[in-house]
Amino acid sequence: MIAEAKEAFTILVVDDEISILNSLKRLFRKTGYRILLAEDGRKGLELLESTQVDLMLLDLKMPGMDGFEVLERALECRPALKIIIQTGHGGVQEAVKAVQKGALDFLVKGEALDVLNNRIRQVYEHWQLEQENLALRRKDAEQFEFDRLIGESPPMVQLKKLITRVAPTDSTVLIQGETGTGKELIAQALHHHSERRDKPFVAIDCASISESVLESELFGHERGAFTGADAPFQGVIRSADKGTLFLDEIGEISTSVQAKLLRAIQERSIRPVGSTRFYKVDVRIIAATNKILLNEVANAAFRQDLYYRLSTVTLTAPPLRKRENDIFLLTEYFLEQCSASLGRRVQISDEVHELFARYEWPGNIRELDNVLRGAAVFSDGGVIEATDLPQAIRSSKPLVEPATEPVTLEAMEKEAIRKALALSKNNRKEARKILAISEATLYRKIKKYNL
Ligand SMILES: Nc1ncnc2c1ncn2[C@@H]1O[C@H](COP(=O)(O)OP(=O)(O)OP(=O)(O)O)[C@@H](O)[C@H]1O
Repeated sequence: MIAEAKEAFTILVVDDEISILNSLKRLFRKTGYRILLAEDGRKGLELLESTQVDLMLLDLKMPGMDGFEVLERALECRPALKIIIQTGHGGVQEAVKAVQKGALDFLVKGEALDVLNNRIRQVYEHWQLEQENLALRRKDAEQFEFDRLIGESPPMVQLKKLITRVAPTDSTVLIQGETGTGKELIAQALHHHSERRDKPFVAIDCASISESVLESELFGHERGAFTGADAPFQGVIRSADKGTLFLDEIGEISTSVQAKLLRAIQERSIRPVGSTRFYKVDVRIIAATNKILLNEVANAAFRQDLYYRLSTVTLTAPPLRKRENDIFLLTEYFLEQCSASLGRRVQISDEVHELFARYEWPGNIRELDNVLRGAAVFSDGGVIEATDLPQAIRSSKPLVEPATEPVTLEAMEKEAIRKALALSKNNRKEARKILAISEATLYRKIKKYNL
């Protein structure tokens, strides 16, 4: 583990004296650090832009661009970069100035190599600690994203498995699902489980922006590109560079924006409105829709080639009514939030529990959240009663309706189990008591009916 980390620790030496570059290369080869050499400032800065560098050893006196300029430019693009100045005996005052400008330290050339080695080991050990902290923070962030995606029903367990598998692949993902099913949360979970997690996640709702504005929102514009474009704007695609761009309601974009988006994905570059210049971009696209996008393709409202580009992987956010037992987990989660924001404990009555289990939830999780927040405000004594709910929920049909047509025994059994789970708030021990069956039988039946 340490050997691996040490290999990744990269030192860039910028010095015009070839003999110094060679002797440092020899010295570091034995230590196992990755070492990059540049014999002038320009090359040093190029390497800094194109590759990961953790420490720069920098000479101050160099022909062409001197060390001070390299220092300034390096810190401009990488403010946290550690830079150690290497100076001759006569250059100590200059080196002190460089430290005041942001270098970490300076060492006098020709001093015992041990001094240099020790100083570098200190920087390396500090870097190693930072890496460990970063790894821990990433793990926390990943867990946090999954914790936010509440649900333990079979479709959610399956979805979370897929997210973990798809996230690191960098492929484009299309998330389909009804409104309010958590498509944006899924996109965030994908981002946080990917290598891009430390880079931006930028979301844009394509449906809420008019066609003409959407083009410049996405691709940016030059100053004066159209009336009102008083300043240049880089657009959301460029602001998501190296990260993830979430295009919500992708089914709503016009055919002309579709064509531009397809070109951007294929060529990995974009041209802002009113500009002749192309900008390279490295963005992972996750798109979402609550339409059946293939129908839009069939109706020629959505380009087929773009559809295939976007749907390399398709994930489906299950509707809440298919995640029955999750309703209770989500209800508890939202009730906790309501209690915290109102400063008093809010609960729901058994009757409300039953109504929630019956209701179809066309607005899905967003609707559940809104209903609870609304009702919590009016709940007397901290318990939300049926009368606090909107009419549509109050009048939802009972789980077991009086049979007007012949029903199978299996259908009745399934309904009875659903009702018992609803009444017991998904507590299987309670549910089996209501049904008067063994726990093992209940488990088997839950599996059989996919409840
Ligand atoms: N599994 C979940 N756990 C907790 N909260 C959730 C979950 N899914 C969705 N939510 C919450 O429900 C609301 C709606 O989610 P989100 O905006 O992600 O849905 P959406 O599918 O993108 O909706 P739309 O299609 O309308 O844009 C948000 O407040 C979100 O935090």
